[in-house]
Amino acid sequence: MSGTGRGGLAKIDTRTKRDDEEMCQDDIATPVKAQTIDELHSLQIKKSAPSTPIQGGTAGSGRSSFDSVVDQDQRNKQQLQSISASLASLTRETGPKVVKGDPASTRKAADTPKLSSQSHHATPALNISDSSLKFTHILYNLSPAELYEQAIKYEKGSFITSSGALATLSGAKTGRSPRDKRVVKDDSTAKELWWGKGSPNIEMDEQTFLVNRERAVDYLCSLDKVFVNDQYLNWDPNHRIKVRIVSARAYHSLFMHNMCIRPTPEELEDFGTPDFTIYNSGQFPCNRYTHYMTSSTSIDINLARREMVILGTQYAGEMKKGLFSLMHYLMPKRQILSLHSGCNMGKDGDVALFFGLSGTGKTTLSTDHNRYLIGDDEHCWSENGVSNIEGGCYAKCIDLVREKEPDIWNAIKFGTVVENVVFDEHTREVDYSDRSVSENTRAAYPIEYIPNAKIPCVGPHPKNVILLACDAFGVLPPVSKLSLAQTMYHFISGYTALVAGTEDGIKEPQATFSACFGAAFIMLHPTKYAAMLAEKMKKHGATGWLVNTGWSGGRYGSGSRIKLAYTRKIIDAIHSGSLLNANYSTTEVFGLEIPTAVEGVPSEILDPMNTWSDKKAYNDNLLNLGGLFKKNFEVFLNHKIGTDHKLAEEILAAGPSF
Ligand SMILES: Nc1ncnc2c1ncn2[C@@H]1O[C@H](COP(=O)(O)OP(=O)(O)OP(=O)(O)O)[C@@H](O)[C@H]1O
Ligand SMILES: O=C([O-])CC(=O)C(=O)O
Ligand SMILES: [Ca+2]
Ligand SMILES: [Mn+2]
Repeated sequence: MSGTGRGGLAKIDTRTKRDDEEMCQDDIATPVKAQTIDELHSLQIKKSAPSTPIQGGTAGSGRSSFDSVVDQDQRNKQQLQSISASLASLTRETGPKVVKGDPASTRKAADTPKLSSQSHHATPALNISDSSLKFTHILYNLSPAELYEQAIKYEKGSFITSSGALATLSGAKTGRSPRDKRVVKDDSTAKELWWGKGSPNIEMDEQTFLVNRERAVDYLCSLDKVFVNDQYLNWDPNHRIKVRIVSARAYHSLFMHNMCIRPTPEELEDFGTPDFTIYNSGQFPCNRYTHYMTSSTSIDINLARREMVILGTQYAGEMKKGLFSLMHYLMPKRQILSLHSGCNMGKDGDVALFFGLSGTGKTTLSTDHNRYLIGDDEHCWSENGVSNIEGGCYAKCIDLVREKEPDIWNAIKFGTVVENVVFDEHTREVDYSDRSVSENTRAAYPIEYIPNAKIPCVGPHPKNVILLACDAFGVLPPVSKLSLAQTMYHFISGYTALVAGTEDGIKEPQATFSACFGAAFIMLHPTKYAAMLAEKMKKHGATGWLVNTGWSGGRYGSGSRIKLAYTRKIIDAIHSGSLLNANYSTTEVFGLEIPTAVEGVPSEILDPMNTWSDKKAYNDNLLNLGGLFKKNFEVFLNHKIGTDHKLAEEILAAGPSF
């Protein structure tokens, strides 16, 4: 039967000529060197340069390759020891067995369990427990690509969007939980910090902190793997803070990779001991039988131990804002003012600060195509000028549209984390108008994703200090020029009024007063920060402005939010200096100086009274808001504001009067 095919037909002989003679060869590649698919995969991944390079081990240093291998091992060992110490239980064995690398990976990295079992602290034989028998794999400063893979493989709700961003779910909490934030009150913090009415610092004792810390550390050490980020805060090289973030989710690791300053491989080599450590065990609740606990969420800061513990919330903003609280404690000790503000700089080096509560426009307005972005949310003002605390931005993305905010839109690409957004199941295109998961949808991206980012993120002393308020009562003018005393009055007041949800018909605007436009994050009494701001503004000749990014033509429900395009024109006129030279008139009640014209803005909206058809309603709302300001300010009446007593009196007089 040879030579015959299945149907009895003669087989076509393809071997009449030699294959390589005349066959059409469009495959010019040489065959793969691998014999199996696993071998093929092993070829796919090239060993990267060590993330902790050899100290002084440049080419020609005369060291043999054997020396450098030893050094590399030593460094790995030191690093693992440091991480093991960070994760040490305080009541059981001194440190968990840690090993670098993904437990799921079949590749054997240089750090085998043998090396790390030498590096972990000896476990007292009597104290042995199951937890001391296992290894905790450490995923150390992974790259965004590696974190994407971890998230997509292991974390529900992680997807790649059509623009390449990583969509994640933050779980039950889609915003911060300020009522669950606790600070350890010990002898020194009892004296130093602001406690009591209005203060964000809810006390807990050292013992309770340790109970929660142990709970968080035990949870992390019970996992097969944890993520460790070693990064920096503050672009001012003289006041840089080293932070370590230990977390259980790739989402958290990538978020902090984007939000903190990313060390270079050389800087990482010298990282040493962190100044502050976060234990994020957000998936695991706190124990409600624990003293002080009022819910299953607890965010605990211990300044003496330089540690923060997170239990019961996976909202990543807790880490960002927890570190901001830390800076509000550390920086004033060094005569540096920490600020909840955005910051940008013009071509001529003119710097502007944008203060405002959440959602008032710091990120939106500091991200300006015609100016250099220094940062969108957290800054320091020192003797040398301004510096950004962070290495990334955290933009609200509800109703984001490309035309209005092109730079933010374009920053949502590979590497960016988008939280709680809704997307098409097939195209993975995000629908930014969809509020099904949360109103507080967010994008966290490295600052260099904004084309005009100023790297390093530092600048000279500010020329303009812009206070943003989103006034849902519609009575504050779109822009007013402030005296120094008025700037201080409004800075200490920290007003905004937003409307919570938009679904169930009209809701009442809620006035919020948050001292220093960030009461949730300050550690000292507000007047301390206010006195520093006044001193700096005076010394450097900065002008204060109040910009209402909220309602016009009526309050929420009848009027509408001021067009972003108009607010941008107002901000342009502040930056250019043209608004300083405008003609001004003074408003009733708040005594604000309002310009009669701003280029590109309809003049009739500059005085809010003109935009209300019901003048009585306008007046009622104006007086109502003035009353709320007065009532709020009462708690500050008995406080000294700096040493300039004349200014202190002026500040008290700079509020609404009627
Ligand atoms: N006139 C306006 N000025 C500024 N923002 C506006 C205006 N109208 C609408 N918006 C919208 O308001 C939101 C402002 O949010 P933004 O992210 O800038 O807040 P933020 O001050 O940075 O708050 P957070 O501290 O929470 O990050 C954006 O979604 C923006 O599109
Ligand atoms: O912390 C957050 O979730 C976002 C933020 O910047 C703020 O609230 O000021
Ligand atoms: Ca922001
Ligand atoms: Mn903020």
